[in-house]
Amino acid sequence: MTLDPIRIGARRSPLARAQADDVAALLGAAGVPSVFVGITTVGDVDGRALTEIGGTGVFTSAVREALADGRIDLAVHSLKDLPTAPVDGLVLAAVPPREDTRDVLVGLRLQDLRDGVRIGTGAPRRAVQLIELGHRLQIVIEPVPIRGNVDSRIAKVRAGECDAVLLAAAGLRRLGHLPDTLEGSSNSETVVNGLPASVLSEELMLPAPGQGALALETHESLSPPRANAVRALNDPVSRAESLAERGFLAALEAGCTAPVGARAFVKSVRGMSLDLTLAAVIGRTYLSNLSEPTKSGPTATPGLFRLQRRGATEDPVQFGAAAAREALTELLDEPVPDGHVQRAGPASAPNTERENPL
Ligand SMILES: NCc1[nH]cc(CCC(=O)O)c1CC(=O)O
Repeated sequence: MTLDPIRIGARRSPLARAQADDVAALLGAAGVPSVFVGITTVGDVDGRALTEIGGTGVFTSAVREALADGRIDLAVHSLKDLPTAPVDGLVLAAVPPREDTRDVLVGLRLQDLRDGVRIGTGAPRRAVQLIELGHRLQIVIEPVPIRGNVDSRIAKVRAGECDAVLLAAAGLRRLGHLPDTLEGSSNSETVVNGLPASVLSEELMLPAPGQGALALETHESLSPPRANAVRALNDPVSRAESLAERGFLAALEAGCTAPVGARAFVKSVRGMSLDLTLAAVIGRTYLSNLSEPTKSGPTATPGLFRLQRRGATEDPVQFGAAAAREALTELLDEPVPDGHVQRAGPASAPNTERENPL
């Protein structure tokens, strides 16, 4: 039996197109034909900073609508851009093998960072970790808010708007800007589009939850042969790691613009049980965004809260959520300078049941 082509929908940016083409190639290798349908999203037409546009799903809502309306069969998103709350009728059918999860400094190498350096990024997660990196190096690093697609951000370095930018290795690699040969956890030197660059280790810069992973989303009404063809692209390890990171984010009631980095690893698998590690950072500025009672509390506390956890679990989302609840308790119990009085806990219990289980 031959299938009608699967209609793959994604944003129209070059990276989204490259991601959709990667998925088309995976389907093609399995003998499944597909066609591309480009969809314009709010994030593509609104030039303001993402933290200003607000809301969730700036890059994903319009693609999800096309899926719900039956205009496409398969949505390809960057998992890190996909809100953690489930949408009725939509299923996370597959997370294919994940790309490099690290961030890359483009424009300067790590050892070339100097006092007063200006680094372009619109992501609070990157900004808070850059400031921390500056503390470690005993220099001032100034995050400069920028946005735009990968190529336009690199162009801002050439135009002198900033000294360097931070970008996801995954996006650079999918666009063919980063060699395939950089592996390992050390800070590797490289060249991106003729500019000096360093791939940053996770000790220096934890990625966004789900960074480097693709989310292949379908509607539950998709016919079984097509649904099976998509499900066959799932990589259980990539999925478990990404979902643990997203479970952490969801339980903080935070989205992709939060100052939160996380990286989970599946260390081993025993039947249904996964041995998982999770490393995470929460910028203390996060607390100022919690609902009212904290506003007068620890907002002035600078720096990063770091967390390491390891354990066996059958449910990566719950593992991540439990880590987040512990982190939140510790954060809110911290002694606060200036004699501020702190509340005992979040105003409402964080919702930990938002993510599809495996
Ligand atoms: N928010 C933009 C975005 N969404 C996904 C990627 C890169 C691919 C990925 O992380 O999976 C990027 C660009 C970047 O952060 O450099």
